[in-house]
Amino acid sequence: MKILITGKNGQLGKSIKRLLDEKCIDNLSSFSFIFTSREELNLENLENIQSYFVSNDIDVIINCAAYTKVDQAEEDQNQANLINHNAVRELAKISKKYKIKLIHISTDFVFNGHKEEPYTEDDEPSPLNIYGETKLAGELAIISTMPFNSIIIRTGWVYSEFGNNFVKTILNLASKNNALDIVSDQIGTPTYAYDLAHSILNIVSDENFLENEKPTAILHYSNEGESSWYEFAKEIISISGINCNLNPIKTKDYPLPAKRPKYSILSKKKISQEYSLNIDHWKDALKACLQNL
Ligand SMILES: NC(=O)C1=CN([C@@H]2O[C@H](COP(=O)(O)OP(=O)(O)OC[C@H]3O[C@@H](n4cnc5c(N)ncnc54)[C@H](OP(=O)(O)O)[C@@H]3O)[C@@H](O)[C@H]2O)C=CC1
Ligand SMILES: Cc1cn([C@H]2C[C@H](O)[C@@H](COP(=O)(O)OP(=O)(O)O[C@H]3O[C@@H](C)C(=O)[C@@H](O)[C@H]3O)O2)c(=O)[nH]c1=O
Repeated sequence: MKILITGKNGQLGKSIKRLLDEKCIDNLSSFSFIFTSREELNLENLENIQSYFVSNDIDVIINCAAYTKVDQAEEDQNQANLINHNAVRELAKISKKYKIKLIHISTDFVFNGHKEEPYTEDDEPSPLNIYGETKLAGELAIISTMPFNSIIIRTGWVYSEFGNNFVKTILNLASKNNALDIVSDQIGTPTYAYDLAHSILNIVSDENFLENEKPTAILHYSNEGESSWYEFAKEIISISGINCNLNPIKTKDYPLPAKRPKYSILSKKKISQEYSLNIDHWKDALKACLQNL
């Protein structure tokens, strides 16, 4: 069984690699893993994607590559659409043609944040920004192209030891400043990429996923609990023992090019039940990440 992981240098790609190197997941001995970077499989070029699969025999794709610069996407719509939508459609077409199972990662930013209770997979998406629009278009392309054999995992507020993320930004800013202003009126759940990686590999190694033709499904995943960015930053500072004052501020006082949802907590009921997952609280996951930094 050959598994292809795109986005090898991203947070999730690197977290999957770390988890495999630790060899702590059972049932993976018959699997081989190929990780591709932008140089090895550039998703900007649709012909390039096709030719990759002519010469490589793949059973499962885990698509961790994406255009993730939320503010930049407002100006760079074509590029965001190319990676998050067109390339995803191409991967879905190829997956259907070669009977490949496709696991694709999407985002809580497909929602507008008007709800006040956790978003389920049945809630209607209505993105507020270009990044969310292109990610939603990618989801819809998969659903229409391959009605079977794909899982779309929506997650949110991903951080890790790797790449750029809110945790590393706050550690950096807090070490250089006496005080930081952090928005306290956007509520979500931080997701440790290592925990997400664990859940993805549990799904991949599940017989039910590999052996059966199952209808394409959306699943929501994050750590447990809820937080504002301000509470998240407070916890980062407190665990790290950094001396820095944090001021809670409103989103309107931290203007950015892209709008963000006020509320984007995801209900994990479906994924936890279907794959018997035990999901850690975000504060415990954060401690684990900070120990590895
Ligand atoms: N980060 C977050 O907070 C969240 C992320 N997600 C989703 O989770 C998934 C993983 O995110 P995360 O690991 O954080 O993302 P990262 O931004 O850390 O990594 C994305 C990867 O995609 C690669 N990539 C970008 N463009 C191309 C291209 N044209 N061809 C090939 N590879 C390309 C990048 O390569 P390079 O290193 O060369 O730039 C990078 O390695 C994505 O689908 C994202 O939308 C969902 C919710 C929250
Ligand atoms: C650095 C900083 C950020 N903020 C705010 C701005 C913003 O509203 C919030 C988070 O900012 P960031 O730019 O780190 O994160 P952002 O780009 O909003 O993160 C999103 O990324 C994409 C890829 C997703 O899919 C989403 O789930 C989500 O994780 O924190 C402050 O208030 N003060 C600060 O000093």
